[in-house]
Amino acid sequence: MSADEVDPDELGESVERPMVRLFTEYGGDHLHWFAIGLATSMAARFLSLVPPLVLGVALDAVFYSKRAYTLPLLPDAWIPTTRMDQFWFSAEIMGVSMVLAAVCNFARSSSLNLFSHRVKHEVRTATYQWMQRLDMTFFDDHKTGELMSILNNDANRLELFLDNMMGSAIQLLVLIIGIGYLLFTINPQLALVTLSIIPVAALFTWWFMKRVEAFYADVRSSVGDLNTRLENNLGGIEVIKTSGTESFEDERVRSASYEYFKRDWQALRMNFVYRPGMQLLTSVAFAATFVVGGLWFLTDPPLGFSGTLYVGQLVTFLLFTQRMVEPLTQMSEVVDRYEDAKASTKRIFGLLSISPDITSSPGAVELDSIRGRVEYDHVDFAYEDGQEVLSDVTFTADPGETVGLVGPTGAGKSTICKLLPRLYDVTGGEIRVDGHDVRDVTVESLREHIGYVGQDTFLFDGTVRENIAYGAFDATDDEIEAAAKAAEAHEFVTNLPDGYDTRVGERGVKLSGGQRQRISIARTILADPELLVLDEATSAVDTETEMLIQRSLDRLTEDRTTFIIAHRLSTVKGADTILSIEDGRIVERGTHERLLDGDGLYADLWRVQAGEIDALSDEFVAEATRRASASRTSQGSNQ
Ligand SMILES: Nc1ncnc2c1ncn2[C@@H]1O[C@H](COP(=O)(O)OP(=O)(O)OP(=O)(O)O)[C@@H](O)[C@H]1O
Repeated sequence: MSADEVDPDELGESVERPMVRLFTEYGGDHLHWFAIGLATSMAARFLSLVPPLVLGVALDAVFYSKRAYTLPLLPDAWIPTTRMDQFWFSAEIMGVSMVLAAVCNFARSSSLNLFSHRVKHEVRTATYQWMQRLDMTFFDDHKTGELMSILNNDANRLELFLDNMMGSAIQLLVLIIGIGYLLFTINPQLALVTLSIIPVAALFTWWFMKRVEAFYADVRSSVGDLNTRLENNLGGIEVIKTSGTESFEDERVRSASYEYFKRDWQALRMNFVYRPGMQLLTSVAFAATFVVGGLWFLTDPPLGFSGTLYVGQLVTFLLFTQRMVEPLTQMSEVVDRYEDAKASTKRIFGLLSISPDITSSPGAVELDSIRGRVEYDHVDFAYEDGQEVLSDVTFTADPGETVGLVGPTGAGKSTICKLLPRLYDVTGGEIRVDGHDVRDVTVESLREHIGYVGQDTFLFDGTVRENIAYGAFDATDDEIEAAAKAAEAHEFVTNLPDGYDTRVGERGVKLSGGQRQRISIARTILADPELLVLDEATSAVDTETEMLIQRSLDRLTEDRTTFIIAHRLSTVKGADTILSIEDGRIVERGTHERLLDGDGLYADLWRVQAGEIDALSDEFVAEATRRASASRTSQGSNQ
């Protein structure tokens, strides 16, 4: 399945046996912890059954002397013969079983928790690694909050189920088998009465599971929507404040949150029926055992039963029935968490079943060192919506040349550059680097040679030093400083409170736009790539700083092939070739002087920037008006 037009939720629906896959694919290396958890869990439950059993036997054999002292699974030879010894023996067995149960419970929680945390860690890491390699089209189509919710909430839900609930489910099973076995050993007829609720409870639980399954899938997807909304709003807090749209956003968050509440409530409501229902069932078992056992003890065996029932046996029955109450009612939580975890696992596997289209093809060659010749050969391109954005783009940049791309907004300049490192693949024609089609070399080796300073200069939360050295992790402090100097960043960095060790904040919020751009340029200078793309790299700096950066960029671009996108035409004035792009096509090409002489789009744009509005051609003004109204229409339709 490719990264476009796919939704982890929808894909998740077709994932078969998600929980089995979770265990085999991610739990495999840690199964020993699971096995220890399983064994100690069972042991703890078995041990918890010992005191009521011994109490019943002690009542009948030690206190009332009604029957012989025997215990299931224990050889008679081990049992003392005097009543006093039997009394102390009973006390010892109860004491030891209680202590052992506590030890087993400790081992159970530790090992199951370790298992669940390891699985969570593996799932989260694998999901992130996979997601990170998906195509840009996937990220264009999926909201950050939705993806964060898979990485965080879904992974946490798995852990919750695997540690506590998995243990509870196992314990319940052991308890029912253990109690069933012991009750049948003591009195099979009365055992039928007590255990008659088990099939009813199983049917009730099955009904409940079917009902809540659908609800949980809805809950997960509405959490994703809510997260997306919250994340979007926090990211755009400045816009919200400056637009005074707090009330509007209050309403949007309220509605996303209400949707989540509604779905969650639907699932919870089912619980409100299930839990008391289970409690009622165990109470029925208790009452039936008490009535049938009581009548049996006081009069003749009821319901056609035969034999003798001792008071101690009845007490053991009643205590065992009581023991079932808590785990049985907890069953709802187990099922609940199971459904929750299953929905999360499905979403995770849904995501993992999406595969990137942009990968290194089989037989792709490593692009070791390059000279830097770039050819765009009749390149066409359309994004996911299928609308053609680039059409028949053909040009060549020789090693060391600088190509300037200019043109109105939305013309396709950034798209042309994004095709070079294969952020997207061409839909027609081809792009070659040193004669190799970019699709025939490994993606990693291709990208290693390309430095990209984009419009949105993104800095990672960390220090200035870490951000400059991002990608060149073993750079020395001197190299980092030299790169910062070349990007005209050194001076402002040394004026920051902690110099190069100043933390830049999330996305670099503690720095100005121009400062962020300079750090980003320093990062590229340090990486020293053979091919360079500067997409509006100096748009956020003032003219004076631009002049300074320009000097260093001139040095940087001198001996490497460079693509410069700039609205400020002075930035591309010195380029070897300037391409004017309009509606996805190259409409003219040449040097600054030649294009001015040509008196076309470039010359008009130049006049706009020089303030010579009166000298603009009528054609250009008409086109600019058309473009502006088209962009207003599309903005309007987006709202
Ligand atoms: N990820 C995307 N998905 C769909 N369409 C896109 C995407 N990115 C850009 N576009 C569309 O492709 C066209 C070209 O966009 P591009 O960013 O290449 O233009 P540009 O010339 O660089 O504009 P600007 O100067 O404003 O940066 C526009 O119509 C834009 O709406």
